[in-house]
Amino acid sequence: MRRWDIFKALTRDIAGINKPLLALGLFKIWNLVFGLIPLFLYSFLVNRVLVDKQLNELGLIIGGYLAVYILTTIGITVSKRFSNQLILKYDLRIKNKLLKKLISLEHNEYSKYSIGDVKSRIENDAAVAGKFFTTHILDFIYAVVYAVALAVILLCYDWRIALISFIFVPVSFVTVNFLGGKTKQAGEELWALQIQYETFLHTSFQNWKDIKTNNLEDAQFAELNGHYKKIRHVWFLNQLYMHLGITYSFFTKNFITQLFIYFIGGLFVIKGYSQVGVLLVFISFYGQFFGYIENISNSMMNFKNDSVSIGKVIGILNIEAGKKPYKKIEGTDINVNQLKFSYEGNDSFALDGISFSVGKGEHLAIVGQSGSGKSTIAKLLTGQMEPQEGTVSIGGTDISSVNSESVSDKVSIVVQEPVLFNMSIRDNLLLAKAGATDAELMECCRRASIYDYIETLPDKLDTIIGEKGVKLSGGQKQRLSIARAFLQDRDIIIFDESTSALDSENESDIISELKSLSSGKTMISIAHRLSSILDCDKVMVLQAGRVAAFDTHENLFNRNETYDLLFHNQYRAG
Ligand SMILES: Nc1ncnc2c1ncn2[C@@H]1O[C@H](COP(=O)(O)OP(=O)(O)OP(=O)(O)O)[C@@H](O)[C@H]1O
Repeated sequence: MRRWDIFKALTRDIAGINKPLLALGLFKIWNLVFGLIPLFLYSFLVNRVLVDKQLNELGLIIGGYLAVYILTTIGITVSKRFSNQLILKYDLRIKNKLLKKLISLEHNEYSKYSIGDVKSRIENDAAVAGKFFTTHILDFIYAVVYAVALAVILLCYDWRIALISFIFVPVSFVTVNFLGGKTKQAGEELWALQIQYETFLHTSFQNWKDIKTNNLEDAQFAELNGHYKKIRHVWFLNQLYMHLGITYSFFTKNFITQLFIYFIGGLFVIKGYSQVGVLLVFISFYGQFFGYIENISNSMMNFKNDSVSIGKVIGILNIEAGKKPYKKIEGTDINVNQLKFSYEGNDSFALDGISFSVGKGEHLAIVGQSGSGKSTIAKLLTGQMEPQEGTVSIGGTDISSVNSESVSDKVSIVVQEPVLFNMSIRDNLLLAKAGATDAELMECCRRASIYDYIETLPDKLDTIIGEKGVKLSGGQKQRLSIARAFLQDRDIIIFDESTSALDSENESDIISELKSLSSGKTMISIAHRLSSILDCDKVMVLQAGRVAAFDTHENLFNRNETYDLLFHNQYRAG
């Protein structure tokens, strides 16, 4: 992406940049003006004092230097403060915007990103984008304006030496542009590797207990070293190209051009085309001029590198999120028609032409061997994924035509591994219903059979449950998640093996509460134990992504071979 395209894209999404940018720009002009004056003072010193021997003007020159020093210091200090403020402000704004955008994405869009990708974009890439306005706009324009101003001054001083010395400018740019391309290429590779590394780290830290229990530390270290090795190699290349470019422009400025000007300038003075005073001042101006050419080429180099990260940020900001409308879904009956779904990268269908209906207030149990597609149905019914073929309708509305909020306002899902945050029990429950009173929370906890446990805790509802609810047992986590479903009080509730970690007694207590809650509600249970499906209105038996049977428990029991096999193998054991 070009600088201007990035500027347009970022200012379109992050408003309010123009004013502080303008203020900072004014201070840059201040710095530019007071940065040029010493060069003229120097010229004055050489020509008037040293060449013309006007010693009485020395005091004026020293006074001028002092005034410029004070004014420049003020300018630099204020603009530094402004630029830090600007960077901090926009870094935060971009992070905020990115986060909001990512959260607002529909399930199918969000699932394209790995955890490392999301983390890298929010933390590293957003910080690079936050600096874009100061580094790649203001500093860059400042360097260009300064270089042009100095070029004009140089031409006025001695156009012949100036024109000859300018030949190094395009040479410098061509080389830096070539190396910049290489830097960008390595930068892109580095970005992809860092994402893999971040995802690996995240997964390892989340599962460190299992890693230790299963003695997987050595394998994890080997994998970690593998990541380091690859990153080290590409990072080295990236830095090499970048520093080659920087070193090249430094060498061009401080060695080749200086020598060249001394040589050509010396010749001009000897031949009488120029004077020593003019040459001295010219060299001083040229030093500054080429310094800014060096800044421009370094900035171009860094821009190529940073544009990789900034492009990733803009990539997210540009996604048209929430294109589907919100619709309040009326009715609680579910109709699934010829549903086909296969996961990305899988050849076979996880669901292969499934059709079924659940009427208002009915309770359907879905059973089937591991991998038969039970959880996939739950994900499709809650709109987390979209089928390749077929439809899911709730109350006559095809859920693929509405946004995810419309579906989540209608359906709640209780899963085997509920999402719990490192916050108090109260805050975890309030996520389901903001503003619920303590009395409401405790009532739902009682119905989910977790009230007695909470009462034993010294901090009760204020107890912090640790990351992912690590301080709770599997069953307690599930009960908290069921309490959330009670709080949400949606018309359709899906239980995805959500009572698997409960003992039979607790499970039957909760199931009877569910029954009372579910009067008039439609329920689907992906069942783990027979006890949890005995009272269901219908049972759907899945086999390899297809419906093998659909009937009542009584009609299936001892009559359907697949059901009986499942029952004997799994449910009795449960
Ligand atoms: N994220 C995924 N990516 C690729 N394949 C997947 C993914 N999730 C599930 N599958 C595959 O889809 C098929 C159905 O999986 P699903 O989780 O729906 O089965 P299930 O009946 O719920 O199994 P279980 O009882 O073990 O939870 C399986 O073959 C599984 O390997």
